[in-house]
Amino acid sequence: MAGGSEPLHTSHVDQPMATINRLLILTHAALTTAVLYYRASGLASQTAGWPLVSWSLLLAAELLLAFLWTLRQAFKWRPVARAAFPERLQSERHLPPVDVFVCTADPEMEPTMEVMNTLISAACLDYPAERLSVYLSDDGGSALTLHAARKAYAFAAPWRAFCRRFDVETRCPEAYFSAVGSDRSASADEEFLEVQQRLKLMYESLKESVDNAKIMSKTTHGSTAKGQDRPSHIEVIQDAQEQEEMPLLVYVSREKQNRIPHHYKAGALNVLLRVSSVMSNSPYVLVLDCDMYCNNPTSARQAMCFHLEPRLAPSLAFVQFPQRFHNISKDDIYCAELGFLFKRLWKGCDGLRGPILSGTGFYIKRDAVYGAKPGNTTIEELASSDDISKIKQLFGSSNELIASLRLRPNLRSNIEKHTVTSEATILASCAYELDTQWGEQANRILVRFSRRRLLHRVSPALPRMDFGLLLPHKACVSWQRAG
Ligand SMILES: O=c1ccn([C@@H]2O[C@H](COP(=O)(O)OP(=O)(O)O[C@H]3O[C@H](CO)[C@@H](O)[C@H](O)[C@H]3O)[C@@H](O)[C@H]2O)c(=O)[nH]1
Ligand SMILES: [Mn+2]
Repeated sequence: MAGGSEPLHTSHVDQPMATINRLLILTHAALTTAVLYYRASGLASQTAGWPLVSWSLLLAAELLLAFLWTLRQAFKWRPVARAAFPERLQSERHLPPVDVFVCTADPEMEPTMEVMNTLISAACLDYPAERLSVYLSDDGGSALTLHAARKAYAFAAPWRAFCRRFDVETRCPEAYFSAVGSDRSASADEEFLEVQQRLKLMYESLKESVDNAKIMSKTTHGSTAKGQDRPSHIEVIQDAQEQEEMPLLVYVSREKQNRIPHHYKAGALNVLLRVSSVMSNSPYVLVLDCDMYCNNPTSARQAMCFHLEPRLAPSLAFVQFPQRFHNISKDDIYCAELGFLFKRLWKGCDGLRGPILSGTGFYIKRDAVYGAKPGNTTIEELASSDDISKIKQLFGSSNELIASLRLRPNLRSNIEKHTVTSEATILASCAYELDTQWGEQANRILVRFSRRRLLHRVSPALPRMDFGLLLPHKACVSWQRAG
């Protein structure tokens, strides 16, 4: 897949950080040993009574703390730094399709315009429109969210064209038109300024229309109110004039029945996996929380620099990008920026078997979630096995979903919008998973969208391999963080 002989990515041990970490570890280990030695010799000099008990308890506590500290040091020993070179990827025709999953749950807690900014920034990723599909899961089943998604899609078309034409890096309109965006006055070109002004007005009117709709939005689809049972609703959002230059946008509100557990975000992701399998069926999936916009438009291409690297690809499940947060207090005394995780711990994990999945901002291989084993049994092999009852046990009864395991991804122009939505509606029903292992069985590779919550597992039985990796670029930015 490399355009020439140059590598698509590089990685090396972050030597300055490794040296500092190792010095700290050695110093800490020496001091801990001295404390333990002092405690052990103090204990030996006690004969009986309370002093003996208290010295013993202190020694036990310090041994426990020392043991817990030791367990964490492996993460600091070998921090790895990586770089990707998306400009070395071959032509656009060779890029694999990508599905973006955005989850939202409640239009009151999660401001609709924020969700729309996430959608727009995903639809405007620097990736061929035909190979990009965005799915919005709305667990609130909100008429407002659906209305806003339609409006946002209409705005996203000229916005995407503007960003691509003038090389605008900040693809999230709210960030661009506010102080957050850095490339606002990237050009003083008259035409640029004129288009920018026009888009600004369009964006203002989008916000206004969403605000107006909010007033009348207290009902959900049909006549059901919040918290009541409702059927699934799937809609391929399209503009009056069919936009070939726009990615596919699909609104998914899964079925809810109060007596059947819906498993929160993990349940939503499971539904999106199934729904997208009968639509775009892309081999790679980007997962985003609703308040997290794509900060770096090249993130998909960067992820492909790893996923398409022949030596790495068979054992690679996901590429994790670090998160960054807005609206955090300047002093950040509670470490809400999670700098320790993304700048240090994850880098160290990358030097072992890969970082831990952060729940958002990662490009994961669809087969990895389905349960393919690294390097050998592919999902197609599993799907073509004769044991149909085993396949149905894993994937449920939908023949279309099972067929999708063997099919190639569907490019946007090939998707039969009206026919696929009826099957997708069944796949979004809350009883679909019942009596199957879907979402229940721990994945042999590393990830499961567990029925209860999003869990991340590394199977200890597997040989050492690069499961996932961390990129340094801040590909996603979150507007806010609760708490
Ligand atoms: O029933 C639900 C509940 C939540 N969500 C969505 O899940 C995402 C994360 O939920 P949130 O309540 O915002 O959790 P946070 O603690 O902010 O999220 C962190 O922690 C979660 C796991 O606990 C991870 O899944 C997230 O990626 C990670 O950012 C949001 O987009 C929600 O809209 C749903 O789609 N359905
Ligand atoms: Mn959140």
